[in-house]
Amino acid sequence: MNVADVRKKSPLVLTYANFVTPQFVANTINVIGASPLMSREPKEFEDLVAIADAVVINTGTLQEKEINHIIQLSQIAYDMGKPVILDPVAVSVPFRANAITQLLKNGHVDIIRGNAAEIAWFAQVTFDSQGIDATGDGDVVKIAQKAAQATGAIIALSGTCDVVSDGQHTQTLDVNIQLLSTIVGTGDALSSTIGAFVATDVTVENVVSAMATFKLAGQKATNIVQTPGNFSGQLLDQLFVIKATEVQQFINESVKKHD
Ligand SMILES: Nc1ncnc2c1ncn2[C@@H]1O[C@H](COP(=O)(O)OP(=O)(O)O)[C@@H](O)[C@H]1O
Ligand SMILES: Cc1ncsc1CCOP(=O)(O)O
Ligand SMILES: [Mg+2]
Repeated sequence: MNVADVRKKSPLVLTYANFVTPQFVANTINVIGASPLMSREPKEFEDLVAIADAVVINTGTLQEKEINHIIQLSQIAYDMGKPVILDPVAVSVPFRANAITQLLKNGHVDIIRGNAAEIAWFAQVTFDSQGIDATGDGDVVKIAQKAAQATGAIIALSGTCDVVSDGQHTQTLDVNIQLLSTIVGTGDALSSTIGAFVATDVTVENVVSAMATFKLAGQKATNIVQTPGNFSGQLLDQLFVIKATEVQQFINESVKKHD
């Protein structure tokens, strides 16, 4: 889907959110024309997944007792044919690595969206990080391709250069918008945005469409404001008004295919 399709369909995106950024994520989903809902209560997972169009699992503040909950949520989504997007925040930290290993083994994930260091963990490539942030350098195209082959999921690697790969087909969007990395929660918001864009079809194209919409909104916001506080609001405003035609032009000009 493109952003016009998202506004028409208004998919309900169910997010198992961390406790740091849910307000920003919910606003992002709302302004692009989709419908946000957050829950961490297993007793209502069946009912919520039944009405959801996509399920996003963010493990940013996961606790031990919740590991089984996210596995259960991913299985319910799989049984009901709803796409599952995983945001594996700081996955290389041992407790998180163990939780995600269990989720991949016993649950089901269609798309993994993370920064380069997070995606490198799935590819078993060393990549420097500091908590939630990727700080190292590496071949992000190879890392995304390897992670896709290792997990069977579509990989959405974000950063200066966004990379989307299913292991065979790979597309990149290399546009530097420094202010996007100054706001905590842009990664989480991007993961839930991807949920909205793949609600009808889990494809590399739909993931690229989501990432390009997000990045172009960021680029347009930097033409208006240059500081993080104002940028955060302006990013939401630009996502609210962005047109599918301008995103398509941005994709035509800036997305490269590596097949
Ligand atoms: N230096 C950068 N230049 C351009 N875009 C960036 C940069 N850093 C992050 N982004 C964008 O910010 C959003 C969040 O990505 P990222 O910061 O990688 O996630 P996370 O917050 O999970 O670490 C994505 O849309 C990504 O493309
Ligand atoms: C700071 C922090 N701590 C645990 S989750 C989280 C937010 C991560 O947000 P993002 O990955 O979108 O920057
Ligand atoms: Mg993140």
